[in-house]
Amino acid sequence: MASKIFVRPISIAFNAFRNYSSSSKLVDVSINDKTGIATVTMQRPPVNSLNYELLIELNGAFQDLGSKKIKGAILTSSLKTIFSAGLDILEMYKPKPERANAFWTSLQDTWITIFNTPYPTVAAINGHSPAGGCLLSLACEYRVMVNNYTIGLNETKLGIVAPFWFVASMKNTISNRESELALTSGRLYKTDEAFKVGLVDETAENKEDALAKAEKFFSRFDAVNPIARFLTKQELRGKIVKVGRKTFIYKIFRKFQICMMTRI
Ligand SMILES: CCCCC/C=C/C(=O)SCCNC(=O)CCNC(=O)[C@H](O)C(C)(C)COP(=O)(O)OP(=O)(O)OC[C@H]1O[C@@H](n2cnc3c(N)ncnc32)[C@H](O)[C@@H]1OP(=O)(O)O
Repeated sequence: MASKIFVRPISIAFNAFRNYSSSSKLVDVSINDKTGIATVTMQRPPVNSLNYELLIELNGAFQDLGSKKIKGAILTSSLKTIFSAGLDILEMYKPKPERANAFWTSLQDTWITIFNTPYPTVAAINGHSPAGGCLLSLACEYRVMVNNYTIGLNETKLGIVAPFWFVASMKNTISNRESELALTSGRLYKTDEAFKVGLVDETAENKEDALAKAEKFFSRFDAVNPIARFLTKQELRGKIVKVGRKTFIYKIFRKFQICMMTRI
């Protein structure tokens, strides 16, 4: 069991993970001292919608874990039926330019951090996971999803065009053909449907089952050199990150706003 201290420690230079736990308002991080597995839990009721503050905390949590010798990290939610409802709609409604700029940058940074971690990652999807929620899970290396929820990039249904790296994350996980069908129709998959197309790797009965399956994933790397593993991950994901970095999302958001204004 991980013990809890409710202070967020600054990065620890030596590689100790023993007894590490930190909880801020929106994200809880704990590391099991026996397994070396970290669990990052989003806790922003009612739906874990991704606002600037949650994204900053998430990004910080995954970055901090890079300085510890962990076996892997699980991303999950404290909420009973929601993993994440995606981007906080309020961040998109009449935003002040500085806030909007900071918000979109934090989204892009968080995606890059999670997509590119040196350690293995699993999303234990214990509830609905539309749009930005789905993106967060796609940034992880493996997805285990509890039955009877929904997941997908439903942006087109909302009149939004999913940016390049949303699309690239999907195509990194399922086929180009399935991505095209899913994204153009804004499809939300039920858990079993998502499993059939490979959008999730395993299904689970409940959150505990999902966490247990997530933990098991990490044992695949017991006999694998971690540096070789990370360099291989970079080889596979590096190009997407490079182009993702160049696509400054705030500019796309401005285009989206102009597009919506001209339609009215
Ligand atoms: C360049 C532009 C790129 C943009 C890419 C965009 C990506 C995105 O992520 S856009 C956001 C897309 N999200 C969605 O479409 C999800 C919308 N929400 C839902 O489908 C549902 O709320 C649910 C399945 C997540 C949960 O359903 P349920 O348990 O029935 O809860 P409620 O619908 O009653 O919601 C409770 C409460 O939460 C508010 N809320 C829901 N989603 C969001 C959100 N994304 N942002 C902010 N607030 C959200 C909802 O309005 C309710 O509020 P109250 O009425 O005040 O209780």
